[in-house]
Amino acid sequence: MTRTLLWFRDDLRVEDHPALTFAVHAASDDGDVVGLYVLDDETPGIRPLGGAARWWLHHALLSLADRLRDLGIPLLIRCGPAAQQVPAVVQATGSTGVVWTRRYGGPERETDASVKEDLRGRGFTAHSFPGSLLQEPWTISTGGGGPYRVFTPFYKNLSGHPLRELLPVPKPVAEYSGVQSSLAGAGVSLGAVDDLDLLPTRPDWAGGLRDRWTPTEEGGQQRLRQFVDQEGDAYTRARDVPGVQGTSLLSPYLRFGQVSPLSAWTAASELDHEPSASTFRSELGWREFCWHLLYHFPDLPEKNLRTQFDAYPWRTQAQEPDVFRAWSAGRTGFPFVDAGMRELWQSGHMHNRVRMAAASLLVKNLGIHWREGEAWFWDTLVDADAASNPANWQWVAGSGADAAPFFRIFNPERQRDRFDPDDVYVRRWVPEFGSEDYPDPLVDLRASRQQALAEYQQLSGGSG
Ligand SMILES: Cc1cc2nc3c(=O)[nH]c(=O)nc-3n(C[C@H](O)[C@H](O)[C@H](O)COP(=O)(O)OP(=O)(O)OC[C@H]3O[C@@H](n4cnc5c(N)ncnc54)[C@H](O)[C@@H]3O)c2cc1C
Repeated sequence: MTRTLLWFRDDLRVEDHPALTFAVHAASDDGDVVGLYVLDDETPGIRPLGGAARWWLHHALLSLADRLRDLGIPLLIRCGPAAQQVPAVVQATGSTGVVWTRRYGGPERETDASVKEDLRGRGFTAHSFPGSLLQEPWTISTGGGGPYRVFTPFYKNLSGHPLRELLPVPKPVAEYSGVQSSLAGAGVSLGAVDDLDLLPTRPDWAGGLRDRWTPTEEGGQQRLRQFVDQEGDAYTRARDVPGVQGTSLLSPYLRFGQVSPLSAWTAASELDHEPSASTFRSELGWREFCWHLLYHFPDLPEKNLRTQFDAYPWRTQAQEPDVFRAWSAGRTGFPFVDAGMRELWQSGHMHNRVRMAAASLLVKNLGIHWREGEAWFWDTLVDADAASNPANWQWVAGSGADAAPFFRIFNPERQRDRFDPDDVYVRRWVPEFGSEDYPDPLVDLRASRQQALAEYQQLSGGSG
């Protein structure tokens, strides 16, 4: 009998899942499949999830376990260093081999390579599959064979590659109760999602997240359907207007792999408005670009991609505690940014246009290092993603790939005039705006802009 262990990571779905399809196929003659999720907060270099993402993960795992049950696949839950947990579970469950969807961060790749080598060395099979990106990062390279640092040629190259076929949900592989009792007979407990302690308790700050999101695979599919059937044709027009529902809100589902990027890309062809379909696809292309960058520059979350910025005199949160607190609490006195920071705190999400304005205010006008803002987003975003978060922060800061020239500093008041002229978004999140309870601006925009530009000029080659 073949028993395949399917190690889930950022691929918490059953639809369009190449590793699952393979495992089910391998089980077709008298075999079965066992699922595994390992919460790994211990392997050095693997970044522990932030609070909002942990909340999402809790629900995503419960939903995955339900969907797998219908396929006759129990989901085991474990906690600890993956390089120890996975081989131990392979052994305990009597699996013949393990399969997984690839990850692309440096420490994750090292872990996966060592698990593969260990298992193969002991006679087990170990196979990895695509599924979290449209194309594997190493298949997209410049004419010289290196990584891209500019989005447009990257995207042109990416778009020219053929896509794999979208995969259906596999048919049930075995009787769930049979597999479960065979595991119990071998002394293997399933483990419980609750034991991972992912939910906030004291205090329970997740009320706003619960109100806004359905963090399940079905929730992701419904969001995609609603976008394609009702909202997507207005995407080019509405995507920059935070007061309307103009974007897909798919980012957390893509983050946790509950919707595959290929499903989202393919669904775009159902839109009637071709410019909207193309723009939406190019946003998915930005996601690929961020992962391409992290794959080739694993230090992206810590180090400036453009090293000239190492000399920029950004300050830290510890040096400017009041300023950082005002920014993170949405009390800077710039209503467009404050609305975004409160949307983030309450719902775990922030509109992209506002993310750019909020990040720019922090790193350029308030002079605080992008890493501090990145860490705050990491803790509070439900879509916090190891590639997209640092890549976008570095893009705004000017230190990253394809960065906007440093001198293009977002003016939060001008952004508000252009993208929220009737203050629909501002009033939704900052009810006291216009009253005496609302704070005065934390900084003079013009003077702080001049100072940022002067500091930039001090950097070697600071010509923008
Ligand atoms: C400072 C900053 C930090 C960010 N941090 C993250 C993050 O941690 N995780 C994250 O997924 N996105 C991040 N983004 C990108 C972007 O803001 C979000 O992807 C977007 O707001 C998600 O909303 P949506 O799904 O409705 O987007 P849509 O407009 O519907 O876009 C569709 C999908 O394309 C992808 N996408 C869109 N824009 C970008 C982009 N600029 N970079 C990478 N992918 C993109 C996302 O997967 C998104 O779900 C960040 C942007 C900034 C400026």
